[in-house]
Amino acid sequence: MAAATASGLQIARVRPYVPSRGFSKARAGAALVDSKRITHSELRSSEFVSSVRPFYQSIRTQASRSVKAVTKAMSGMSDNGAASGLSIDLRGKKAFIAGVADDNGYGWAIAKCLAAAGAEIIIGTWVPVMKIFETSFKRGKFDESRVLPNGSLMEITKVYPLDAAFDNLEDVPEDVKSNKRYAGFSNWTVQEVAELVKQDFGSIDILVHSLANGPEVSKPLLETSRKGYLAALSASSYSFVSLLKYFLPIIKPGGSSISLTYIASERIIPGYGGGMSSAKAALESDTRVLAFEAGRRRNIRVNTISAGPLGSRAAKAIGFIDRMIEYSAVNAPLQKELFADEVGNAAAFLVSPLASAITGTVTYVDNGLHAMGVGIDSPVFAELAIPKAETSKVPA
Ligand SMILES: NC(=O)c1ccc[n+]([C@@H]2O[C@H](COP(=O)([O-])OP(=O)(O)OC[C@H]3O[C@@H](n4cnc5c(N)ncnc54)[C@H](O)[C@@H]3O)[C@@H](O)[C@H]2O)c1
Repeated sequence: MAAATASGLQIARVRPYVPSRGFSKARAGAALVDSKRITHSELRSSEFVSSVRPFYQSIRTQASRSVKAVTKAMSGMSDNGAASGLSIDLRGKKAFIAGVADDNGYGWAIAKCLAAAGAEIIIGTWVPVMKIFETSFKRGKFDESRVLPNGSLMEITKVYPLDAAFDNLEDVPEDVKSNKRYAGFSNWTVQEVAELVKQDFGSIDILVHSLANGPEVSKPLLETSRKGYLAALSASSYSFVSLLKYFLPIIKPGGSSISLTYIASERIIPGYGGGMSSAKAALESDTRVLAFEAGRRRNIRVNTISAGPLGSRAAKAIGFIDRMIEYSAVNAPLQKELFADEVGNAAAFLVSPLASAITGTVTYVDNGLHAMGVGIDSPVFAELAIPKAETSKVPA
């Protein structure tokens, strides 16, 4: 795969840096719903879309500037290019990131931010989507979103096929072994991938778990089957335990791991079903226990990021992600789009030596939505003077 992923890697095209997600009109409109008391069907009308365009353009420009400022700060460069301040330095470190299959999700954004900080990127991609990821990569489909703040393209040293729901070959049932989407791939269970990474790289410094799967996610918990619930736990929570277990011997002492969780673990989010809320609760609890065990055994840190809603491929499969993004835009303390890069930057900090005393934590990167006790778009608050977004205050 080194050869396959190398396609386009050497292209020295310098393109302007683009944040990992664009700002959608619907989301810009959503930010106005509260202030103008507009219904969601009006929100989708073309007149409304044209009326919010200037607001949309201004918030997009400012949010994009803000992300550039954060990324620039991360790379330790001031506007005039001089080295300045405290920077995240991951040069010489190797990161294995499990759960990247396109350029839309958090895994990709984390890979980019770690690469921007100087880390070498190694990826684990779910077997059924490995071919499409390889082909898209080779055809340059991701080239634009591979551009790093310094203008170079993110390089991926190697991509391994991985199914984190299986520890070793004995675990794999016949129907998966004979599934045509797995044909042509081998050594993709967690233990086998860890062994291959050891053979190829000797050791790593950073382990990222950015994957989840719940086959019955669209079902309420009361309608979820035992099989569906356990599948969600297996793919979304135990997969992290397993990855850490098999990679632990090759993570250098002082290294770090990170996973992605969601607020549905601790608050009710109707629609995030099929046992996925339970899976995220398990992941957060395991973060604490594993922080103790991995810390004592090998001085490895374990943290998780509770990320706000993002329109990734996995989230779109759940079906209500646009509504969650709108809800966040209207109700979060920070009325701006959440960029995947902001989660990537937080991940880069948490796995860096700057966070050397941070372990066992859940870090919220969600524009502050987790801190709200009520949804301020409720009619109950119609008469209250709630401060509206002042986009001019977004730092330039
Ligand atoms: N998108 C959101 O709104 C949101 C919010 C909070 C947390 N998260 C979490 O972020 C993480 C990344 O998800 P995302 O939303 O960026 O979507 P994504 O689609 O980019 O990532 C999910 C990845 O998991 C992979 N995957 C699924 N089953 C797998 C398996 N058995 N083995 C290996 N890989 C497997 C998929 O191929 C995909 O690449 C997940 O843990 C998700 O729960 C997402």
